[in-house]
Amino acid sequence: MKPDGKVVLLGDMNVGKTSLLHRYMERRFQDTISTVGGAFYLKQWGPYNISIWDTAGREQFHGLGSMYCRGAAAVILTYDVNNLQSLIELEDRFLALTDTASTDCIFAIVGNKVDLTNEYALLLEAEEENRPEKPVTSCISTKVQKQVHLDDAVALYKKILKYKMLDEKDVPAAEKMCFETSAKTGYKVDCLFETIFDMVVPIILRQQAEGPLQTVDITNYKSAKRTKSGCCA
Ligand SMILES: Nc1nc2c(ncn2[C@@H]2O[C@H](COP(=O)(O)OP(=O)(O)OP(=O)(O)O)[C@@H](O)[C@H]2O)c(=O)[nH]1
Ligand SMILES: [Mg+2]
Repeated sequence: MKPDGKVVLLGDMNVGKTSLLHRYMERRFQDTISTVGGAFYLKQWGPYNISIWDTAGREQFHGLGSMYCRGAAAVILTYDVNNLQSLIELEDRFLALTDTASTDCIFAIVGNKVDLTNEYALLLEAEEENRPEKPVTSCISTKVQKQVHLDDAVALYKKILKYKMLDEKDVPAAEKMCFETSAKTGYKVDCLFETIFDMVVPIILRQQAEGPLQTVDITNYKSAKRTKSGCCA
C-alpha cells in the first residue's frame, strides 16, 4: 500500500527521535539502540495513511537524509533541550537535507528530553493549573538547567523560513511549530504528532490533485530548481 503523505524526523544522534516515535505509536518508552539507516511507521489519520520516517542521526548515515526527505509533507527537526550543539546541528547539517521535501513542506522544531530539566515541574504545573490539587514539585535539585530555550528554536524557525524564502505570513506561526517534549513521560508528544498530521492533510490533498512532484507557480523561486516529473513516484 502506498502511503498518502510522508513525515520525516531529522536530528542529531541521541536526541530521541526513535523514542518519540515509539512513545507516540507504541505508547511507551523503552531502551533504544542507535538507528541504522531509517525505518518507518504507518499511521492512519482519518482516511489517510501517513508514513512517519525515523532516520539515523549518526554522521555516517548522513547521505541518506535527503533521500528520506524526498517529497515529505512535514519535517520534524529534533534537538535535545540539554544539548545546544544538537540545535546548532539542525541548521548546519540537517536543514539542507530538506531541499528534496515538498515545496509546501511544514517544519516543526522539537526540543526533546524536557523531563530532565528543572523547568519541567513548572511546565507540568502550568498544564494542570485547573486541577484543584497541584502536583508535588519536589526533586527539582536533581534536574539540570535547560541549555536551549524555546526562543532559540523560534529563532531557528525564522532562519528556516529565510532559507526557504518563505514569508512568515504564509506559514504557521513559529510559536505554534516549536515544541518541547519528553518521549520518556509522553509530555506533548501526542500534541506534536497530531498537530502535524492535521497540517499535513491539505498537503496530501494538494499532492493527490497534482501528482507527487508538483510543478509550482513559475514565479516561485524553488520551481526554478526543476525536478523531472513522473520519474520517481
Ligand atoms: N530522559 C529522557 N531520555 C530520553 C528521552 N528521549 C530519549 N531518551 C534517551 O536518549 C537516548 C537516545 O534516544 P534515541 O531515541 O535512541 O535517539 P535517536 O535520536 O533516535 O538517536 P539515533 O538513532 O542515533 O539518531 C536513549 O538512551 C533514550 O532512552 C526523553 O524524553 N527523556
Ligand atoms: Mg534512532
